[in-house]
Amino acid sequence: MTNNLTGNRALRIAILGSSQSGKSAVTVRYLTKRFIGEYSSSKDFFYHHSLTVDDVKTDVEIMDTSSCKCIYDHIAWADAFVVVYSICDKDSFHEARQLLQTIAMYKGARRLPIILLGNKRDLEHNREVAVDDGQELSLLWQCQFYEVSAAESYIGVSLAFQSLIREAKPSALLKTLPPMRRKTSPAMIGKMIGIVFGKTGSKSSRNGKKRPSLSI
Ligand SMILES: Nc1nc2c(ncn2[C@@H]2O[C@H](COP(=O)(O)OP(=O)(O)OP(=O)(O)O)[C@@H](O)[C@H]2O)c(=O)[nH]1
Repeated sequence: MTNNLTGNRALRIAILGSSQSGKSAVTVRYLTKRFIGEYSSSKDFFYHHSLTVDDVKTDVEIMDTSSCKCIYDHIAWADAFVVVYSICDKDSFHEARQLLQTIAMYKGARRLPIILLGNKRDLEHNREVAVDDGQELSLLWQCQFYEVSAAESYIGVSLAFQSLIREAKPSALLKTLPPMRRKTSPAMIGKMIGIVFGKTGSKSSRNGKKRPSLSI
């Protein structure tokens, strides 16, 4: 049986980061499994992607943002974020830190589905940002952290996106569920929790809470 877990609206993911950090390369690698060297950087690119989460079809909209557009519009639009920097560019890492602050400020301090992505890991000889720096920043903002190379591998990029979609789904779903009626019975609440976290067998997650397993 398949239906769309997030109601009629697709899960919206914004790819943010400084110019030349690899936003487009990461996005295209995830969607096509291929690496393309050069991309136009003057506008936002929208992609619609469908995947399966626990036998349920999930629609995702991915916005590969251009650095010249208004960041607030992008933040307001998205449910989840991939914040990209290049491990060979310290300035792009500072930009990523600034973006995490802006997202938290604009969306309220509550924990948001965000992946901090250190890209161009294949250029180790030009590294300017230590792995620890990325880990420290992700701890500070309570977000997930991955180092990847869009040029070299699909797997790392795919795992990062899968992990973000898994984390984003319950909150996105809660946004589209009907507003709670005052007289919501305990049975109704149990049913809604069952929808959000899935009834099928599930893997325990980092904080011990039950989470549905994810298959792409
Ligand atoms: N070696 C290496 N180069 C990469 C990698 N990812 C992207 N690049 C290169 O970095 C440059 C910028 O990549 P883009 O994906 O266009 O970066 P962007 O963040 O979309 O840049 P703007 O469009 O200017 O915002 C291109 O020359 C890519 O080929 C990577 O993982 N490794």
